Amino acid sequence: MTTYLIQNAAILGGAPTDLLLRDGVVAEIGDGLSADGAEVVDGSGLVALPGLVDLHTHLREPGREDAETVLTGTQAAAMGGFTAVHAMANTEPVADTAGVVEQVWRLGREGGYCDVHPVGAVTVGLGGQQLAELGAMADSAARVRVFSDDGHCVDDAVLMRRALEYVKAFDGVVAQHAQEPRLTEGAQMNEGELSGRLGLTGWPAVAEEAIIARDCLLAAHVGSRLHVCHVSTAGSVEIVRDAKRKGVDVTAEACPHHLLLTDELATTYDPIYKVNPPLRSREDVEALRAGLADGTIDVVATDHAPHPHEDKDCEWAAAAFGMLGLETALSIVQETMVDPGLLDWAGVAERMSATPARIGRLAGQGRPIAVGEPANVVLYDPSVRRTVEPGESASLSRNTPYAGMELPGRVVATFLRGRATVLDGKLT
Ligand SMILES: NC(=O)N[C@@H](CC(=O)O)C(=O)O
Ligand SMILES: [Zn+2]
Ligand SMILES: [Zn+2]
Repeated sequence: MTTYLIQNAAILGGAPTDLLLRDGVVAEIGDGLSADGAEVVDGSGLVALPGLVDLHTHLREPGREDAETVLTGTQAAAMGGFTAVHAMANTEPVADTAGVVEQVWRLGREGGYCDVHPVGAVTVGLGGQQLAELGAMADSAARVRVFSDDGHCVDDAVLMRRALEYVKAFDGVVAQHAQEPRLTEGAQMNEGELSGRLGLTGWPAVAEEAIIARDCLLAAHVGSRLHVCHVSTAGSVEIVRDAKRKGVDVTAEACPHHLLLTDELATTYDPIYKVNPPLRSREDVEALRAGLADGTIDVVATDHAPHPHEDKDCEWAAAAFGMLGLETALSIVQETMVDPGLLDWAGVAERMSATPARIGRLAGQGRPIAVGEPANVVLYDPSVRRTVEPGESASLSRNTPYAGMELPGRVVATFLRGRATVLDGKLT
């Protein structure tokens, strides 16, 4: 295995130093290091962060290998600086058995680009009727700790209560896609003056907030751990802030697109901007940024949701919900949080590596860059600007809302346990 000597990289944006990655771990950190036979990587001007961990990725395999496979999705993840992703359960078949989660986990291992931690479905077939075999998935080789019906809300309060109770046995967490189904029937975009003007069925903030409030109460009642997927409204941030103040064991994520884009983009009627939950108002975007800065929102998760051309290249109402996210996440976080001074690089590492790893109960991921720790490291150049070219994506899909947009920063290298998955900005 190649030994890498990274010279003059700024760990968490601090003073430049050298790092020696050998035998899968960070072997040495210090100035003027040398090592016989090591491959030298010039880290000048680069920020070294712990390998990123995504709590919310759609890899589409099994079932929709035309949109993404475990291999292509993990390649996109590596290009984005990730060393671990949680693969959502809304595949075909649904990841609701030990067999399916083990298959996805194994495909990740075989690919070797990024650790894949399958999320188990909460209910059989995401049907919302009957609890899936949570214990069997937890005990499987995939060691599932995060359970979600993402794409669907576990709206039955009794089922949600049972799931929260059940996962306590193995320190699991239920990740809720908070969407009250009756309030969002046929919903297409954020409910507001604009949805009325565009003639698209509105998706009220309260449809998200009502479920989050209920679930915080349920989690408190049964003394369990709740995670809220893709928080998108100012009201949701307020509810989570309040619940945390009261001691509820709740964590929340925000997605890069909700930190940058607003519902104004729906005026284009271009379904590239159609996502669940929908893009919201400028005030919501500001509240999410503030919540992420003060720790109310614990993590940035991509909700990378690849869709093939035919599912997006149609009229708005018929198009699929979702957008790509893995390869642009760090750039969007730089643009929306770091450059405006809301978060420093240590804060980014916390929200994109350490905390998501802790929520997923991952060992060996989200660890600090320190001697003896697994060599999961990303080298990032915050000083460059690049124009997003969908054709250059490692993903099988092209549905990025940032096409043609100039974004700051570029992932130069990603190391997974000391092996380079990305070097010189390219997959190895
Ligand atoms: N976010 C989306 O718009 N779509 C996701 C489902 C989801 O995350 O709810 C998908 O699977 O495509
Ligand atoms: Zn969702
Ligand atoms: Zn999702």
